[in-house]
Amino acid sequence: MLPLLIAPQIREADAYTIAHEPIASIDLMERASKAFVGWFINHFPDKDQAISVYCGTGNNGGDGLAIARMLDDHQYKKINVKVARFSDKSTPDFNTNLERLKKTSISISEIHPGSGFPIEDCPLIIDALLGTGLNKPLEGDYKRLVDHLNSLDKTIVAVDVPTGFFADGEIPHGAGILKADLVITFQQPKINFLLPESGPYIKCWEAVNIGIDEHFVQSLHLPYLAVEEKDIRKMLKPRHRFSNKGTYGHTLIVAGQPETMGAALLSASACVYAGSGLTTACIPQSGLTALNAYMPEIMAIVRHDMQLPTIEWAKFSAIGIGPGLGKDELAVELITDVFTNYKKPLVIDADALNLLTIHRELWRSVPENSILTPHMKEFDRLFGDHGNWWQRIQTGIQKAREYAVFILLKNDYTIVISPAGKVYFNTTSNPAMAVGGMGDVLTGIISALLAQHYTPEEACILGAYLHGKAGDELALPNKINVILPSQVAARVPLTMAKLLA
Ligand SMILES: NC(=O)C1=CN([C@@H]2O[C@H](COP(=O)(O)OP(=O)(O)OC[C@H]3O[C@@H](n4cnc5c(N)ncnc54)[C@H](O)[C@@H]3O)[C@@H](O)[C@H]2O)[C@@H](O)CC1
Ligand SMILES: [K+]
Repeated sequence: MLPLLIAPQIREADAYTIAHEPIASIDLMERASKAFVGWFINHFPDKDQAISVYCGTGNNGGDGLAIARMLDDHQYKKINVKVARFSDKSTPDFNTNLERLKKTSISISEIHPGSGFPIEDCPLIIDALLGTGLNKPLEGDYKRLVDHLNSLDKTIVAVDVPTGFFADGEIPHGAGILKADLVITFQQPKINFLLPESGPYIKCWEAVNIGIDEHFVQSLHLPYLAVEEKDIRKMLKPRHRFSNKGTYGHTLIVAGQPETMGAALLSASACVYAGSGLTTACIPQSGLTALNAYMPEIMAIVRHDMQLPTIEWAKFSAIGIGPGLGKDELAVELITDVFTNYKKPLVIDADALNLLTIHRELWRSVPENSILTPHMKEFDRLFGDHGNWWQRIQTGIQKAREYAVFILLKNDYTIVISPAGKVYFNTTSNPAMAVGGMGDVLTGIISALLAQHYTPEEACILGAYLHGKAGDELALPNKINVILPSQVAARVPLTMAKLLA
């Protein structure tokens, strides 16, 4: 897992690396700038392109100065540097890099407080005004400059973070923030890059390694982690010779109403594709023909009108409940029945989450380590309205602990929060997957993983990753705009096979 540090921890890890590698701070800045330039050259190979580098007077600005010098070394000949002298203070590494830059032929100009802004005729701007040292929303000269640059409609490449963008914590509404086309960020994506509020400010980002001490970072035991492919490869268990369907568990999916049978079909079929040895769907009687026609591998427990079905609880190694279940009286009775009789962790989704919102007393009987899979609106219905995603994550940490459950909060980067307070960011999935029914498939996959004896934590992490990865494999190679949940479900075996190879 890639630990995601918050800004003060980034400073701590930089300082540790400087002291223990050891490496002089100016040389770490040189290494970071070199990593930036490596990526930049790949994206913008045209050396005749005119580029303006805007620098503050802190270390982000120092990076900007070093980057300008390195681009000059790489024969980019139309570079100019504009230093925003909005403060009397400057860092030693900024000063050293300014002296180094003065030895080149690059033109350097200064912008002073209250002065107008120079004419900008370069189509490409490198933003090295402020980085992770940001400690308050922009105001005054910085805000005016950022507003001005945003109004120019240029291509903007930000160093580490766009100026004015908080790397973590709440992003204030209406703050002046530079809108970057690309952010080349050091060592790790900043947590706020993974939250929807970054959308207007960051079109895309790339993290470049600058050799921060990994052992030190791991030793911090940080709560925020990004899931990487290597973690999934380690977690996935191959099937063994002499195993049989019983080895891989029996999953029950409690789902569907006559009008929402699709949710039950998608969820139960995803469960089969994700490797559950046996799958049974508890569905309304009117859906039986559809179920048999859609996928004969799924067995059924039929719900007759307003009667609770008889369920042999001990038969099932995992239960997923909620997709298309409705909120009527029978649904309430069913969920109560499941919560009361089944003591193992459940996967609780969709209408089951809505029922938990309406009937708060149900919370008392949610089995420990169950997995709740809300999207943003379901989350807010369960736990109250939130003005932003950072707050939502903090509430998630608190509620996961309070109720001893895993909360899988759906997002572009789906967030899994454990009762122990770990926050895992999933790194797969794409906008082509924004289609109704996609969540039902995820529920089926996670339930199947529970049935196959993955721990609830593993089932969440693996389930989110596999679901997103299958979607990526379907959509990304041909830039397909829309893919269907049923396609994602059917793709899961191939996605798993590749990860096991
Ligand atoms: N510390 C290190 O060893 C490294 C730092 N690096 C660079 O250094 C950056 C962080 O540098 P700094 O900590 O010097 O900080 P910045 O360069 O981000 O900001 C400079 C100073 O601006 C002031 N400031 C903060 N918010 C402001 C606001 N709203 N309006 C006006 N002034 C404000 C603060 O005093 C801050 O220290 C990173 O983003 C990265 O680009 C890299 O060179 C890698 C190594
Ligand atoms: K910046």
